[in-house]
Amino acid sequence: MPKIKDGKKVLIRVENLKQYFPVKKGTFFSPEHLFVRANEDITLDIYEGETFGLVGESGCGKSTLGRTLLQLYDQTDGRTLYYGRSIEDIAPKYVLETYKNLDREVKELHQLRRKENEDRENYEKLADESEKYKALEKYREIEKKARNKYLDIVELIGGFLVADDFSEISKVLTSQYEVKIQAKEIRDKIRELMIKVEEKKAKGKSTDSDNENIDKLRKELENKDKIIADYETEIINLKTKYKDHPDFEKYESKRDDGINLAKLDEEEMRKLRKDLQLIFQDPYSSLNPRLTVGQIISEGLFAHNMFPKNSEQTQEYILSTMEKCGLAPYFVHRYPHQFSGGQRQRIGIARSVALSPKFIVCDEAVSALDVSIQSQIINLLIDLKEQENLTYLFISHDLSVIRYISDRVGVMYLGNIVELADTEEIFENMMHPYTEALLSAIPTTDAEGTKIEVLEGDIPSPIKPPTGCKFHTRCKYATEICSQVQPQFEEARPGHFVACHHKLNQNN
Ligand SMILES: Nc1ncnc2c1ncn2[C@@H]1O[C@H](COP(=O)(O)OP(=O)(O)OP(=O)(O)O)[C@@H](O)[C@H]1O
Repeated sequence: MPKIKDGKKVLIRVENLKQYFPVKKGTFFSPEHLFVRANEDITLDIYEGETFGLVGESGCGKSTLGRTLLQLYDQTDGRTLYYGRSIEDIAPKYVLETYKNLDREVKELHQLRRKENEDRENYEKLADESEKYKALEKYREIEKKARNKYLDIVELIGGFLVADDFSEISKVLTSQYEVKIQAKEIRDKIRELMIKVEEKKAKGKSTDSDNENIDKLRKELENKDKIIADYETEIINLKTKYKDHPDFEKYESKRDDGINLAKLDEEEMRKLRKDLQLIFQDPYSSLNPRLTVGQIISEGLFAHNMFPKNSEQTQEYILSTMEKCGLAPYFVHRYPHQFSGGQRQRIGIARSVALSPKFIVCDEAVSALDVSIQSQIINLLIDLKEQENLTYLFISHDLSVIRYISDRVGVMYLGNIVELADTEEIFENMMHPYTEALLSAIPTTDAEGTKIEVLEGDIPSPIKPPTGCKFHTRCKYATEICSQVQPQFEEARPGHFVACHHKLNQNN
C-alpha cells in the first residue's frame, strides 16, 4: 500500500540520505581517512507518476543521488523507502531480524534517545556562540540517528512499541514472518514453473509433471496463508493488551510498509531491479555491441522470469515494446553500431521499459544528443510516462529541459538539496540564493542589454566543504550565521522547501 501525502502517492521516500566515497590522503605513515561527501542529509519524497527534476552544477552529486536511490552504491547512512511493492511480496530478511531482536533494537533506541537528550541539554547550557553552534551540529546528528532508529522499529511494530517486555511480541511476529517468507518462496517457485511450462509448450514437450508440481505448491501456499491468518488473529489479540496505553495510537499510526532498500540483501535487491531502472547519458557504452536489439531487450525479461524463452508471446511483446519506443520491427535483428545516437537511446529506453518498471532515473539521458533529437527523446519519455504510469528522476544540467519536463525540481549544491518546489514556483519564486544564481546564469538572448549574471568563484571541495551553509563562500547575501550554522531544510511555503538563513522572495 503506497504511502499517501497531500493526496499523492509516495513512491520513493528518502530520509537523511548520506553517500560518502572514501579517499586516501596524507602521507604513507600517517594516512588521513577522508571522504568525498557526494550526498549529505537528503530528505525528499518522489510521488508516483511525477517527473522530479534534479539540477545543479557539475560534481554536486546528482548522479550519485540517482544511483544511490537505485542502490547501485551501498548508501552510507539514511533511509530509502520504496512503496512500489509490498513487504509481503519481497519478504525481506531485515524485517525478520528486527522482529527477532526487538528487545535489543528498542534498547539501542533508548540509548540513542538518552544521548540525544544529553546533547540537547549540553547545547542549551552553552553561552559561547561558536561553541553553541558546534554543539548544535552534534545534537542534530544524534537526533537524526535516533529518529532513523525509531522509524526503523515503529514502522514495523507500531503500537507494540509501548510494551515493557518484548519477548511475547517478538515471538509471535517472528513466527508469522517466517511463514510469510516461506509463502513468498512458494509464490516465486510457482511463477518460475509457469514460465517453464510455457517454454516446454513452445517446444511441444510434455508439461504434466510441472503442472502437478504447480498444483502441489498451490495447496502448500493455501496452507501457509491459513497459518499466517491464524497468527494475525493472535497478533490482534495481543494488541488488545496494549491498546489502552496513552501512546499506543500514536505509534500504531506510524506503521509503514515501505521497503527499506538499503537493508535488502543482494538477492532481494535483484528481484526489485526490474522496478527500478536507469537510463544512461551515453547510449553507446550502455548497449552490448555483440547483442541484437531483440536480444538486448529480451535479456532482462528472461533474467526476471517475466517471459518464456522462444515463445511467440515473448516475440510479440518485444516488438510491441519496440514500437512504443519508435523502433521499426525490422530493427530487431540489428546490432547497436548500425544505429544513430537517438535510435540507440531509444533501444536503451526500450530495454528499461520492457521490464515494466515503476521508477526510472534518467541521468543526463538526452545530453549527448543533437538538439533536434533531444526533443524527440524527451517527448518519447513523456509519452511513455503517461502510457506506462512511470515515475522519473530526471537529472540534467540543462535548465530549459528541466523546466519543460519536470513537475517538481530539486536544486543541489555540493551534496545537499538546497531547494525543492513545483517547477514554476522554483523558476518564478526561487527562495535560495544559489537557485537565483543558477537560474540567472542561463544563457539568454540579451536584447535589452541586461547583464547576464554568472555564478562566481569555484565550487569548494566536497571533501572539506565549508562549515555552516556550504554556499556561504559564494553567496552575496551571506552573514556571520551562514558560516557557522547549517540551515535546516524546511517548508517555507506549502510544498516549497528551502535551506537558507536569508530566504529570498519571502513575501511573494
Ligand atoms: N564512485 C565514486 N568514487 C569516488 N568519488 C565519486 C564517485 N562518484 C562520484 N564521486 C564524487 O562525488 C561527487 C559528486 O559526483 P556526481 O557525479 O554525483 O556529480 P554530478 O552532479 O552528477 O556531476 P556531473 O553533472 O558532472 O555528472 C564528485 O566530487 C565526484 O568526484
